[in-house]
Formats: sequence, C-alpha cells, structure tokens
Amino acid sequence: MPSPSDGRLVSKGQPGQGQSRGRGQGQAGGAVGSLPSSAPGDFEPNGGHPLRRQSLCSLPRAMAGRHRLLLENAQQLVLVCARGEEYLRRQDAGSLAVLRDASLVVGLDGCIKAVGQADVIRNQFSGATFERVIDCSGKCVLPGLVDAHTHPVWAGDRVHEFAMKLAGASYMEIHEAGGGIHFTVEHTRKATEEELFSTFKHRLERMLRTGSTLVECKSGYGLNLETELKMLRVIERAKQCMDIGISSTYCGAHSVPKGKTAAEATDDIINNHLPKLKELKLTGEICVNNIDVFCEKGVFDLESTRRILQAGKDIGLQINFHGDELHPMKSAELGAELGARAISHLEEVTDEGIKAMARAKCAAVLLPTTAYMLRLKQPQARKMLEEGVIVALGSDFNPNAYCFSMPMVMHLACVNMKMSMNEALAAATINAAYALGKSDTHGSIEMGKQGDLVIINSSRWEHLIYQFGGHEALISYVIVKGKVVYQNERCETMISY
Ligand SMILES: N=CN[C@@H](CCC(=O)O)C(=O)O
Ligand SMILES: [Zn+2]
Repeated sequence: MPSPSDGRLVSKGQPGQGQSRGRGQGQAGGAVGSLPSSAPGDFEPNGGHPLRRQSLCSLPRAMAGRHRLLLENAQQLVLVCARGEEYLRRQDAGSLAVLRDASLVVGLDGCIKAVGQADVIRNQFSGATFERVIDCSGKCVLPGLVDAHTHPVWAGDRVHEFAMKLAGASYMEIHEAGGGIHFTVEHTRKATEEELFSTFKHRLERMLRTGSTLVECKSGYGLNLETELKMLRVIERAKQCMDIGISSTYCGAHSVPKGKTAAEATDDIINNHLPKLKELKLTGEICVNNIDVFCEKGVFDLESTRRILQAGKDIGLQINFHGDELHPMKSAELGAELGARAISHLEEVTDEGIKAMARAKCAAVLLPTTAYMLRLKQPQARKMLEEGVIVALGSDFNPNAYCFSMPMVMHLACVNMKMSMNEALAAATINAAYALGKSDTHGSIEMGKQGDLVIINSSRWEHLIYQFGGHEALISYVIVKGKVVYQNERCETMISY
C-alpha cells in the first residue's frame, strides 16, 4: 500500500491506538498522527472523533490525467479506518473514521487515488477527466461489505427442514437422521458443474446487490475428492469471471461422509485431498486460500481437527474453521495454538478460549443468522470485544441459514449480540477482511486500497443497519475496483429515511 501523498486524510482516534500496517507516523503527506498539531483546518465531530481538514496550501500539485471514477460531495464518506489499521478491536471498533461533504477518486487500476474534503478534491483534480462521475449529494459512501463466511455452492432445496426446525427438531437431530449437510451432499454430488455454477453465479449476484464486494466461499458439500474438486473448480471459475471478490475455502471436513469413520475421513483428506490441492495450486488450476473443518461433537473431534488443519497449513492454506458452535470443543484454544486466521460460530466458546484468541489475533467470525435460525445461545460478542478479540461477521449463507444480506446480519448482530452499529460495520468491513487475510487491500476506504464501495440513498450511513431488510431500497450503487457493478434506478426516487 502506498502512503498517502496528498495530505488530506482525516484523523481518527489517538496516535498509537489500533494496529497499523506500517504507514509510518510522520510520513510525508500525513496519515493520522502525522498531521502537524498547528495545521489549519476544520474540526468536525463524528462519534467523538475530530476530523481535521487540511488547508489547500499543504496540497501537492494538481492531479491531471484520466481516472476511472469520481464520487463527488457525499454527505458522509465512511472510511472505517484512516491509518492503515489491519483490524479494529476494543474501543477502536466503536469509533469509525467518517468524513462529511467528501469526495473520492478511483484510478484506472481500480485503486483509490484520493479521498478527502469535496472542495479539496475538486481543486486537486480540476484538470483531470473521469470515466464516470457520480453526484453523491445527500448520500453516503461506505466500503464494500465483506462477508467472511458462506457456503454458496450446492444443489437441493432444504426448505422442508426449516419447517422441521420450526416444529422443534434440532440441527443435530436432522443431521443424524441423514438430513442437513448429508442431504445437500447427495444432491451436490449428482449436480453437474454447469448447474452448480449457474446457481452459484446467481447467488453471488444477489450478494453483490446487498453490498458485499468480497465474500469467503466454501466447498464442503462433496466430502469425496471428486465432488470437492468440482465445487472448487466452480468457485475458481467465478473468481476469474465475476466482479465480486472471492476468498476460497476447502471444507472437505464439513461432515463425516456416509460409509466412513471420522478417522478414515481424516486420513483421506490428509493423504489424498490435500496433496491434490497442492498439485492443482502449482499448476495454477485451483488456488484455494483457506482450510476449514467442522469441529463439533459427532462430526470432527479436536484431534482430527488438529491433524487436518495442520496439514492444510503445511501446504500454505490459512486456517479458518467452524468451532465451538453447538458444544464447547476447545476449538478456540486449538485455533490460537495453530495460528488460525479465524474461527467461526463460537456460541459455546470458553472464557479461556476468548483470551487465547485475543492473544493470538485470531478473528472471531460471528454468524448472527445461524444463532437466530437455530435459536442457539448468542455468542458473547461483548465479552470478545472487551477482551480484545478481532470480531468479524459473516452471513453463513447455506441451505440451513438462507440469508445473503450483510446489512441484515449487522442488524442482528446489534440487536441480538449487543454490538453497536460502529462495531457491526467494522466487523463487516475491515475485520472481515482481516479474517480472510485481505485487510491490506479491502475493508476500508483508504488510498491504495481497492475501490470497492457502496453508495446508499440516505444522509446517515447507519440507515444501512437500522432499516432491517431495507437495503434493497437504500443501496443505489455497488462498485468494485471503481466500476459500477450494480445500479438501483428505483431507489433514486424513494424516500429513504
Ligand atoms: N455448522 C456447519 N456448517 C454450516 C451449516 C451447513 C449446512 O447445514 O448445510 C454452518 O456454518 O452453519
Ligand atoms: Zn458454516
């Protein structure tokens, strides 16, 4: 990431807070902490943080040339981070950097070139041309949302299981009776690659329309090598041809396949699946990013989980797994020990597990839709935040939790997990990007990052969370690498407050 060079970045919080990726304080142009204390400028209150506007005299030469996109004059431009933080935790997650009356430029390479006060940007880019200019007066601009946990490649409808659950059946009762993941595995094995790709593409488009611009996508409904590879090829194809960003996860240990014991399945994964993935990575055919295991009573125990995750790590995959969902398994402690990037669910995590995750900087990916649909006890988001865990969010889109919408996920996190709206947005942007190892390029609106953005038709960004299910009317544009990939004509004429 280049350091800011235009001297217009706003400040947030105190120097020394948060975790910077090394945009040095005192660098020319000034990330937060390097602005001279006597610099002229306006202070604008936002969530308790002063936002400083530097005077034009500190600006470098005007920027000429051609650029991809200019977003002009947004009522609020929610940077989330302004100092190159890798993640936001503790109180940093509760106070986000927001600019008022601000503009933003994305270059032809799809990266953010400038962000700052509208008048400053106007002057600086007065000689420039843009492929597209969007007037954002009265609107808010946010970073593209990051969905840190989804299972979007599958066949077979499980709506009947929703009815069974409403009638009192538990998730594990359905699973043990051969339904749940087993049902989906049966149908996914039978489906052609083309069928899987077509439904997956449609699901990704729906995710994009709810503001997600980077999503984690798991395999895990094959369980045998053939179908796991089929799923991963489908994900790889979408990586190449879709606008939405994808972090792919091999989840061959999502369930113990029928006819095998957990020990046999573990051996098969370690001896056959992972070597094949290593080979395909070398030939460039399939490049998987993460490894996942469903560490749960009656699925994979702690020892099998350890063996699989370690073997995945040994071939260069990031550890990112399901843990402590229905029973306390000591998954969090294991993840911390193995250097996991992230652990999802955590409804049953112990206090020691929370502390271990905080120390290891292992992100907790909380999944409010699952806890809600299965009427589970809620994960202890407040305790995690207090202890310094990096809290992220995911939709967990899958046939059990059929929800694409990160705005709804944030709303549920606020109401059911007692997170503030700032904490929820941090969890659905920079912290979710961290959980995928991508916070150097995604998760905030900062110079050098990918120009992934959401524009909402409201003058307060919090409406994206507050209006439960209202995102369809609120989101007017979704932008990836500075290119408009979704435009909602309807919402221009709607009253959105
Ligand atoms: N808990 C394990 N896996 C999924 C559910 C998968 C399914 O039921 O198909 C989850 O994260 O919620
Ligand atoms: Zn899951």
